[in-house]
Amino acid sequence: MIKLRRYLAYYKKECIIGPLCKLFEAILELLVPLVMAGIIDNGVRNGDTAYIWRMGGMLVILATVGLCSALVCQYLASKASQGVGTRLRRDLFLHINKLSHAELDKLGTPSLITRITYDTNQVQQSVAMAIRLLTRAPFIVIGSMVMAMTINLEMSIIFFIAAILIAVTLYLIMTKSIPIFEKMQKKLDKISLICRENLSGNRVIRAFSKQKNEKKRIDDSTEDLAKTSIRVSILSALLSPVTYIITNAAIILIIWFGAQNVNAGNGMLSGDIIALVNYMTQILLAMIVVANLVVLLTKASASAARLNEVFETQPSVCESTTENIEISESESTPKIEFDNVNFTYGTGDDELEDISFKIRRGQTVGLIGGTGCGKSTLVNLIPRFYDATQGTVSVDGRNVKDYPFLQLRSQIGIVPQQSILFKGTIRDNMKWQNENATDEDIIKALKIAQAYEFVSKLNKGLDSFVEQGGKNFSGGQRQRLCIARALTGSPKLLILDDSFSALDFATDAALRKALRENTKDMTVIIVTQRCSTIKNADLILVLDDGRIVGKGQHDELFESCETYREICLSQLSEEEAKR
Ligand SMILES: Nc1ncnc2c1ncn2[C@@H]1O[C@H](COP(=O)(O)OP(=O)(O)OP(=O)(O)O)[C@@H](O)[C@H]1O
Repeated sequence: MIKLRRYLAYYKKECIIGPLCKLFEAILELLVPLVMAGIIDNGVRNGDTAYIWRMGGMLVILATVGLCSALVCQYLASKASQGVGTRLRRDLFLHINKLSHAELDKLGTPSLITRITYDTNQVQQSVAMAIRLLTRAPFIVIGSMVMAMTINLEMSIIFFIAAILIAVTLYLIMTKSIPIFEKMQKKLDKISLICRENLSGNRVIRAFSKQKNEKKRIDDSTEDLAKTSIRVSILSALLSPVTYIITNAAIILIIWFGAQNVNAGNGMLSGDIIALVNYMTQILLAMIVVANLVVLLTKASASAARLNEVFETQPSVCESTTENIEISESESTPKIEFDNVNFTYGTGDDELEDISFKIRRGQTVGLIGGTGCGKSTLVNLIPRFYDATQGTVSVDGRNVKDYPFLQLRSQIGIVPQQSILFKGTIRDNMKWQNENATDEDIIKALKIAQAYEFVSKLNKGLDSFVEQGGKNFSGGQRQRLCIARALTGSPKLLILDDSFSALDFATDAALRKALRENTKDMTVIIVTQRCSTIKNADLILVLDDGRIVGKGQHDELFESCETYREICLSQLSEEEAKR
């Protein structure tokens, strides 16, 4: 929480004037029992109606001024808390966007969503409540005790004992509940993860008739959260009865000893007893507010710790410069070079081992291998989604680590394995890499990607609406639109990561032909499991269990590389493979 206080610096005025207004309201509130005592002891006892009216008027004035003061505080508290929440959310979002894939994998999407929404809200609410109540409640408690002392020093001992007992109760309950609140937040993350998986994988769940399993999963998690919430609620629920018992016992003592003092005639009046009872009630109400405030601040401090964890996470893949660097475009410099590259996700064995190869400018390269052998991992090292743990990856003769992100990534068109489109129009999506792309550029890219035929049949053509994730298009249509999006940017290097998997063989062939004819200067890397897709590539890299086991063209690999031969023969007859 302390680390997030920098956000309060933007709202210094609100953080100072707000609590001052509340303090002023508290002072007025503390005067009310004195006025009441005056009405009883002077007005009622002496039958002085004019005095009662005057003091009644005074009570109305106190209430009105107090209300205005509270309203000003409320306004300032809302302004500061909303402002802090907005800035916090924005900074968090910006910071998350700076993190590399390794950190995003570690923190996890559901947890990050809970942090941006729930945790930020907790902190935001705590700012509002702190401005409104953090100074007021303790002030009322201390003020009431001081006022009690001015009325009767001996009787004020009851106040001290009651206040200490309530404070100890609060402390004990809070120290027990804070760790439980932290656990609750983690359980909320888990529920968020299950909901996310369930909603995004809904079709698969229905297809496999797994609704019961999913229901059980969510039931178990929500039950687990409910049990923890109940534990903490029982603890918090103890707070009110205990404080009520202490305060009411104190009130009985005040009335008991007060009545004895009044009867003994040692200067104490019945109005004083009413004032003392009034102050004790104010202490009770203030303590209840403190208790609620402590619960809120406890939750907020657990949330703040989770937000700080994100802010303290630094990206492992960083830019060494933001200035464009000199690159070599000579024929002799390979477009891509991997030199003894090893890579691990940090959780175990190397996913890539001793990878070395060179790709010349303009070459079409096929990367083939069984599932999970590391193909996507390998191409992810080129745009620096991850950094090699050993060895170097170079583009145009320069280590990718020397590049500013923009210079490196703007020359690469990536079509990821999962075809992701964004809400908007087809035109909006096509302009992701090149904002200035004209309709002609877009149509050319759509034609190469074999997507123009279906786009031109849509009523609104390029202005057709794309729903979230592109769900109003089929898997194959989405893949072709993603390929067109990458091509619209006229990248120097095109990486197609299993991007033809949802295409039929005829479209796959037509697309490859169009790519060959229209992208002569482009270096293209095609990651695939289909050997027919890369049969004609200038260079084929065969990957097996994170190692390159074959390098060359189709014919030579078919003869010399056992793994490649096996892959080909699992998909084609020997004749087809040799054709
Ligand atoms: N984000 C990640 N964190 C940890 N391990 C990962 C991560 N992504 C992939 N892996 C692991 O790295 C290995 C290689 O995965 P990769 O996705 O590169 O394989 P692939 O050859 O592209 O597979 P496919 O053809 O099925 O897409 C796998 O064992 C996988 O479990």
